[in-house]
Amino acid sequence: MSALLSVEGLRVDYLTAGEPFTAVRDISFEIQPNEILGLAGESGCGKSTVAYALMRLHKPPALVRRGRILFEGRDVLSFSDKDLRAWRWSEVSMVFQSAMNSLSPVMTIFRQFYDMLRAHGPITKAEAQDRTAHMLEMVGIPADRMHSHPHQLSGGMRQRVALALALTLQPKLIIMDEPTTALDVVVQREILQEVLRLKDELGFSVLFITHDIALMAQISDRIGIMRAGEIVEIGTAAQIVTSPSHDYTRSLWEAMPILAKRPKGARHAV
Ligand SMILES: Nc1ncnc2c1ncn2[C@@H]1O[C@H](COP(=O)(O)OP(=O)(O)OP(=O)(O)O)[C@@H](O)[C@H]1O
Repeated sequence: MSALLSVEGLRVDYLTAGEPFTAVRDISFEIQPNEILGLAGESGCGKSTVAYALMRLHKPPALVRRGRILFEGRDVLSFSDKDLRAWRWSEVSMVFQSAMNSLSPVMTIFRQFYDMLRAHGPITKAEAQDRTAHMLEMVGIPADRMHSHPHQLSGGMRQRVALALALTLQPKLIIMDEPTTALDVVVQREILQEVLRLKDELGFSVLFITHDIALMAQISDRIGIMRAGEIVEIGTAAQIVTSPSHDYTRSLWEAMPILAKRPKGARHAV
């Protein structure tokens, strides 16, 4: 099978006042069509830096120093701004930890769907309203909430809206950076179940980033373990759970609260 996304030898530095700081050093991995790849590791190990660099959303002082990012064989690092605008949302989209990072606080929900849809092709307002209603209902939000502003919704609802927005143009890959970390565990579980259901229905791949290795083991097909800017181990979720080969992975498991440890349930039993 040819990979949907292939990352080869990626290095990202932050150019700070002193020495450049290498946040991501020589990282390589692939994501297959319809696969959930988890990227786990302690705070500051470089997970978000990878996510932003993949979408070319990194900004100075971050600089991609080396490596290749291939999306269906196309070299993302050589995309023009026009290529990037067409590619984002339609082929790859991102859900951030806080929906307030994905959603504008000053615009209604509909306005944000409309702007995104219009940027990717001709669409009438009525068509955009139908599409928005459909997408909101798909993630369990009543369609009339499209006229609300994000702050009028609960945190869980906002995260569902961010997910609906990310899925609207049916991208092949969704990058989720701690998508449910700010939510309570019940809402977190509901949203992740929704992601799995939609993935089965629509067939997209996910790069799922979290520091919560137990949660990750429950929803990922494969898991990469990051430490200090490197992937120290990558394997199927079952391998990472039952026979981690790296001491650091073992220590991540040992750091888990006892009840969360080594979930026996199969994937999808979030
Ligand atoms: N703008 C910046 N300037 C300098 N260093 C930065 C900047 N942003 C991030 N870093 C550093 O890069 C490293 C990786 O950060 P990153 O946010 O990618 O980690 P992370 O694994 O996503 O952490 P978390 O789980 O806490 O979000 C950290 O040491 C961080 O301090």
